[in-house]
Amino acid sequence: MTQMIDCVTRGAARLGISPEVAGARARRCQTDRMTGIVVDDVSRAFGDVQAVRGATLRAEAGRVTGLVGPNGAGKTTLLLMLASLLAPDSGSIRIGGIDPEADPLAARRVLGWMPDALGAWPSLTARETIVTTARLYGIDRADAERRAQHLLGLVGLGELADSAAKVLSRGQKQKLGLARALVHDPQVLLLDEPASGLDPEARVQLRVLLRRFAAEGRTVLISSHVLSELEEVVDDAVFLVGGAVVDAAPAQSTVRAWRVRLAGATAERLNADTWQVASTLGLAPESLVVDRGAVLVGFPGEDAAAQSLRLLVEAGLPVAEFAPAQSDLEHTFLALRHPQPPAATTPPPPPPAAPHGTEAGA
Ligand SMILES: Nc1ncnc2c1ncn2[C@@H]1O[C@H](COP(=O)(O)OP(=O)(O)OP(=O)(O)O)[C@@H](O)[C@H]1O
Repeated sequence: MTQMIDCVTRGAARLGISPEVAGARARRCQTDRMTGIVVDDVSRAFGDVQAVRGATLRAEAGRVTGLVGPNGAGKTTLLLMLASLLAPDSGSIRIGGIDPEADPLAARRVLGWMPDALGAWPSLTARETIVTTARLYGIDRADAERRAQHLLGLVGLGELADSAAKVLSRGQKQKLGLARALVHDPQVLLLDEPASGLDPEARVQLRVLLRRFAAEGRTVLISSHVLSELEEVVDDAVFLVGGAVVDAAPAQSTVRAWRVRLAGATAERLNADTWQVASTLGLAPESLVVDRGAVLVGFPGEDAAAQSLRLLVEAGLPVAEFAPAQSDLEHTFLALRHPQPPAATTPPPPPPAAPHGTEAGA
């Protein structure tokens, strides 16, 4: 109850939110504390390096939450603390209501941990790895063997069940790491870069698996650098920069780059295309960037982009591609790292009448 009041006090009462909303939020906080992941003001340093600083976040049951941040942002350090493998210097963590520092054994019963590299028992086979892990969780041998058979099939390692872990490829080791994390049917899954090393088919299978876990009411927290893929699986994202959780809302409202490609674009024609796009939109050609056959133009929002598309089409330009240059997560991530917009942002004036191709020699 004290925790619940704390949660509301910080999030709602302090902001003067109505009692009904505060009550609903309190119930959600309470549910999170019992089933999800709750991190409050957690810090951890290694000597002079402050790896995580005052991180506060929630990962709700029934949802997949992405942990996004550049190299060295503190993602692994945070995940290690959640997994009960590293003690925080300060702050509080609850995994399904359990404090992993105070009661690591209870926490490990509810959480499954998949590190970014499988680090155990190279001479055991994939099957022996899972059976041994299951036995360590107190599962009897018959169940452990059934579980190994099921999980190795689930992650696509059925045919390699009797191969030694050391001969597995990086992607196959990732799959074994996932099977190992699932061995005790955990309610909370912590995955550190699970998609690295996986081929496209395995990545799709991983996505399907994670969505299924969330649909079953489990909590999934996943860190990844493959932002476009993360985007397809996560419900929520937490951005970590320099060890601190940052609010992505301001970044989301900044200018975003869009790809504009005219039909039949070639390397030789790109200068002319850039000139036409720029002059139609009233922008300086040198303010635009060329990327893989397309011109990148910065727009402050979808409305401005839609208006510009209309101007380009009305000017007779054969627009073959017009789309955001990055996924939402990539855009937010890049904006957080590089707060300045990458391209022009001026609202477009009325277009000059410039049919496509007439400026090719200009
Ligand atoms: N055991 C350690 N001893 C000293 N410094 C460490 C240790 N572990 C991590 N660090 C430092 O803490 C910071 C955060 O590292 P961490 O591995 O948590 O980042 P990350 O976001 O997971 O990075 P990446 O995406 O590259 O895996 C880095 O500056 C790193 O050098």
